[in-house]
Amino acid sequence: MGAMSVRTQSSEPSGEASHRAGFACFVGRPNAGKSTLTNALVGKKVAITADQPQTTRHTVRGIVHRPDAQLILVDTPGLHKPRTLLGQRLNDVVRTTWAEVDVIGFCLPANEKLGPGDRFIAKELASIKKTPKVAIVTKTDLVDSKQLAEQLIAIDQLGKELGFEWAEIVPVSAVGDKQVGLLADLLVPLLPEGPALYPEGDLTDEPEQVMVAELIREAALEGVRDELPHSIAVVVEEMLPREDRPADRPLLDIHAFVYIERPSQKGIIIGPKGKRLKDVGIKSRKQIEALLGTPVFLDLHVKVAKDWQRDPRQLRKLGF
Ligand SMILES: Nc1nc2c(ncn2[C@@H]2O[C@H](COP(=O)(O)OP(=O)(O)OP(=O)(O)O)[C@@H](O)[C@H]2O)c(=O)[nH]1
Repeated sequence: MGAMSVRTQSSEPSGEASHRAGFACFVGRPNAGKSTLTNALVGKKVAITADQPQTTRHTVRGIVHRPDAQLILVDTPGLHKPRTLLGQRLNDVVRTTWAEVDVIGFCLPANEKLGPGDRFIAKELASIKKTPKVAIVTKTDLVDSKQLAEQLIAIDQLGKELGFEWAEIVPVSAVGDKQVGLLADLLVPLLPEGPALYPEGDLTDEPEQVMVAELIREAALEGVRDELPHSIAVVVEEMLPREDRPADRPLLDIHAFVYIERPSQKGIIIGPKGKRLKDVGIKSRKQIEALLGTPVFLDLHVKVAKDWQRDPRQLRKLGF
């Protein structure tokens, strides 16, 4: 070995690309455009939580595979329901999970003035000191450049008020496919160096029924994770195109069972007057439609599969 100089400066030698891999989560109040942006970034690839490496407890929503990086987009518990977060103090679990990702993307719609909901989340973000925070101005296709400029200034100001700097402020339009690639380019350098954490094939090869079941399971668990930690399994019994539909108005019928362990859990899943189950249906249907690109009729039933986690025969039936 000849004389080798070691660079101590942070700038990397050009041309010698290092690989990065890490986790990002998108936060923001409902309707901010988080799901649409996730889909725009990752396409239709959906990860199956059962295959998650031990490095995260979060639900993987999608993965951006690039030659130079793997960006794993995760959901953190509670973040999908800021209404409950606003109603009660953020609990430590949420703070911890936010602190565990490598970068947080805070989604703020370009066409809506910053509101109390945004401020509440921003204030919580401010307390997560170490994690870089990227402000993502979504839905830029809905505003003109003046309105966009005002929003960018307001967001910059919000960070200053709360005593932190945004790592980046990025305007995007997921629907118009504007700057979505740039967003990925800006997130990647904020990830730690390291090899890919997920093999690429694993994510795309999953049969659609498994992905659909996983989307339903996630929606069913949302908000009740503490009460029903591992007691939910979802089985998609049938996915069939509705007959007698004109070609331009297809409908996919999906029949699925949500299995719980004990009759006492039924009420938690179904909710008062069936409201919760209905919400679970609506939410997962939206995601399934985005995933499969077709309108869906989703029929959900809750069933008790006693002690299914301990019974190998039941487990097999449930696809474990
Ligand atoms: N015009 C336009 N509409 C968008 C864009 N991104 C999202 N939307 C719309 O905004 C609405 C909310 O988008 P979602 O992606 O579901 O928002 P979300 O933050 O995931 O919402 P929750 O699941 O309620 O937290 C949907 O009707 C989207 O179609 C965009 O770039 N441009």
